[in-house]
Amino acid sequence: IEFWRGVPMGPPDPILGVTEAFRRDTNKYKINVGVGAYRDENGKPYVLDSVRKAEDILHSQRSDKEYLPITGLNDFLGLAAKLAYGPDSKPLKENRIAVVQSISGTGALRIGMEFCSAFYPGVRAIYLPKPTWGAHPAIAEKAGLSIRRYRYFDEKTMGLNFEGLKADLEDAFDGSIILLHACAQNPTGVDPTPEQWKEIEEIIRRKQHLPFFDMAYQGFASGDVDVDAFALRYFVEKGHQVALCQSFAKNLGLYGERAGTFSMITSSPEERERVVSQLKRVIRPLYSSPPLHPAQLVATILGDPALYAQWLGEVKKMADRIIDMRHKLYNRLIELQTPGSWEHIKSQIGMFSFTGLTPEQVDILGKYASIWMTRDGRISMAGLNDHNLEYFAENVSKAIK
Ligand SMILES: Cc1[nH+]cc(COP(=O)(O)O)c(/C=N/[C@@H](CC(=O)O)C(=O)O)c1O
Repeated sequence: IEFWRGVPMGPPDPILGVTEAFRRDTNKYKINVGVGAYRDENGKPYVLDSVRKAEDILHSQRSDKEYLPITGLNDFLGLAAKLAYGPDSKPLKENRIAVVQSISGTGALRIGMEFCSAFYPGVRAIYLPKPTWGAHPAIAEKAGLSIRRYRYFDEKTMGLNFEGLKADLEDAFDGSIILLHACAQNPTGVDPTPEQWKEIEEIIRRKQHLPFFDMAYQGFASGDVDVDAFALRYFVEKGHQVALCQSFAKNLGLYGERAGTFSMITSSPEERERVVSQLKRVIRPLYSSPPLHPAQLVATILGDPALYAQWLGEVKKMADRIIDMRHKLYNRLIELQTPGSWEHIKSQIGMFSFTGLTPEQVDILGKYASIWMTRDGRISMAGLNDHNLEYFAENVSKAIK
């Protein structure tokens, strides 16, 4: 019997498939601005010194390889929550935040959405911004939540469609789950200003929506971990029982280590216990318990004042290099008299820039210039450097003319 004769070939992942195309490309000028992974000024993956030092410390400790609890490594959970919510967080001090270790940000999203699918008292739908990170819809569906969208990006201004966003949050059922990118919105690179966040918070409070934060770039957007956590902490201060998906893939460069947390603010330590007990029942049948090494790595860095300070410097260096590339790319495109206004390359923030290139232009750049990006015209700014910027700008300019 041929069991799998009926299995069709699945399409390549819209984001990770770009890297596969890049790898197959033999052109020596090829450029990968697809996947959101930091590259240094020589286009190489960057392992932070603070991570290397933590590796050495862990190696010297020769710790055992026992199972972690379903919820993960306790030290890691406390330190990660403190980084996200801030050392002075009231609910943290009152022991009201349920925190579990996750398989990076993706795992946190899955755990959180499965929990909501099982226990959310309101409509079991999640509102995702339009556009949003490519994997959000599939994770929500697998977790059992139906999907609704809210307007987010304005193609005309290449900025925030603030009026549309507010209208959609107003029109949503009271008590809907609203997914919010805490900073460095993916794929647009457009974030609400602090004032706009305050207006968004007022609507979400009045409508009693659940703010479901995805924070995959804390520190990586502005270079400052507290600045990037502004929206999250503002909602918490205003009394929202937020849900938070935290990833250390980008800001600690731990892409393949899969370090992250899922957390929820509850109303009491007793309720926290009940919520944790049910989060464990989501995790156990999924992967039973999380990996030891990434949690020990992050805990070593966040728990050691010298390593923590060194890390803050390194995450700022990564953010600064990206901001530098934004300005250089903008200047070059203008010098090349590239049609259109390119302010958005500078005003957008974080890993990505939403260029406005059409899918056809993206295909041409891949095919004829070996420049690889996702078809929505998003570019991962870290893929650019002083060696390939000229080639990139020239070809983008040509593709548009
Ligand atoms: C907003 C957002 N949330 C979660 C994740 C998941 O990251 P994790 O590695 O599970 O911690 C990513 C990854 N984004 C980049 C990589 C990818 O697509 O997997 C990207 O957009 O290129 C996000 O951009």
